[in-house]
Amino acid sequence: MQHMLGSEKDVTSVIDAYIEEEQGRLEQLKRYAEEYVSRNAHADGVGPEFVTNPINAYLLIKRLTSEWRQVEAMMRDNRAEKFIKSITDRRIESKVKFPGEEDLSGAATALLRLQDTYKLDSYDLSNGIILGKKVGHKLTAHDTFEVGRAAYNQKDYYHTLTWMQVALNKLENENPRTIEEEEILEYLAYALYQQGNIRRALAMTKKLVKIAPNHPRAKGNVKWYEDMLEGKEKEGELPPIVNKRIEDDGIVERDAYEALCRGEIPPIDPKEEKKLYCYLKRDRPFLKLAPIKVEILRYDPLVVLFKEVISDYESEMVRELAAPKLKRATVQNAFTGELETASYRISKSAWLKGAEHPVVDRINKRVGDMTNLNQETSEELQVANYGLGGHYDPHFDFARKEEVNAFKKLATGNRIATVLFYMEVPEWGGATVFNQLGTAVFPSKNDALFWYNLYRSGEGDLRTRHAACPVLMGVKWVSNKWIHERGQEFTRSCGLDENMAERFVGDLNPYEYKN
Ligand SMILES: O=C(O)CCC(=O)C(=O)O
Ligand SMILES: [Fe+2]
Repeated sequence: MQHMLGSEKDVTSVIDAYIEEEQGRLEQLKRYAEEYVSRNAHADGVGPEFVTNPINAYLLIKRLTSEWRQVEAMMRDNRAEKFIKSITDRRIESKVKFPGEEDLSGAATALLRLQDTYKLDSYDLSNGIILGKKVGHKLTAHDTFEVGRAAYNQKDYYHTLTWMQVALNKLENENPRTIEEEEILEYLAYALYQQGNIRRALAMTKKLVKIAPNHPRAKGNVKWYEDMLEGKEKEGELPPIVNKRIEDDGIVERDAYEALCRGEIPPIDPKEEKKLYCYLKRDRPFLKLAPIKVEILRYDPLVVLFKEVISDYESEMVRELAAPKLKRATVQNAFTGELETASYRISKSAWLKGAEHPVVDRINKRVGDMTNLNQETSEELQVANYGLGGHYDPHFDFARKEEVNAFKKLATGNRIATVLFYMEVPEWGGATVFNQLGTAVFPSKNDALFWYNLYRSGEGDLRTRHAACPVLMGVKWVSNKWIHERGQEFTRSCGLDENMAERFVGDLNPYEYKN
């Protein structure tokens, strides 16, 4: 987005240069016109005899032939192509990809996701207001309409209806208008129909016919809605608009997830709360000099926050190293093992090897000191960047039994634990939430979250299902370190019971170690 901002400045300067050049051309044309006028005035004064003089006759003919050709050429000499080409060339040169239709609808979808998650009011949003603060520009009726259209294209009629209503409302006070009312009405009618309000859909379409009698579909639509109402109540007051959100998006815990994202955290069981404490971890030689601050957020399953474990310099370096490599994040298809993009994970990510830079190597080693887990089988550092509406819907980090192909190539077993570094924190949103635990961790810069994904038995712990909430404002950078089972036989030995829920918090607890 920041690159794009630069491109927009380029565009502005090219438009300015174009206008300046065009103005010069038009000035010249104006001078020609004035000359014509003054000569004509003179001719008018003289009368028809004006051309009985051979010089005047010659000049008149010349003006209407060769001079006119010049004027004609000048009128045609519009430099638009030259300037457009210069923008295109600059884009190619700077390698900044210009957004396309897909990006536009993606950005609109992001707005809708944020609206749902953070319960943002459409009118506020369209006026540039987020959580009561004016943060952006007002949208025009056309801007608003485009958000509704993006919803429509995804068959999301709840948001289509909401945003088309806002668009219509905006249009009322707009002068000059940025869109025709008839365009909005057709979408509005269809969304009403989809939300079960055929009578209002019909009324809206009739209004459309009145405004635009030649609309290519309106009359047909009236008949279509009328046919549907055949034998049904048609008279009396129109039924109220009931605009319900369709929850069927494959995320069962949607409501609980979104509540956690907003920071609505259910109270914690006092018995559990007693087990939560902070301590200084000094159980390794190096840590005696530089202990790590540990905060136990959940005891069972264990979720821990390591405070201030990286420096500003380190996180900046990691971001710098990752930035040129960032690619749209993928997810692993559970059955084929193939990597693919999906709307439930919107971020950019890159992998960094320890050998790439001493900072990466240092962080990798520190993960060992933090967790006391063997790092030989850990995955490389995965750096992720979340922008506008960036998020990762509820998921498990470990591979489930049915995911036969996951991590097979690595031959290091499953992801036993996750370390998640917060390298840049958003202004609002972007919490890491554990739906089943009712835990929401709002990113704090340079801290790292840790949790075990597996029971001691090696069985995946379903309670670790977690998500990255959409970023509402600002940018979020994290780095993941996924630690694998292989190599942990001596540090975190297996449990005897396959279904054993017990955990060995002592892995991280200094009191369990004889220093
Ligand atoms: O960014 C976050 O808060 C969580 C990221 C995550 O769960 C993942 O990348 O697997
Ligand atoms: Fe995750």
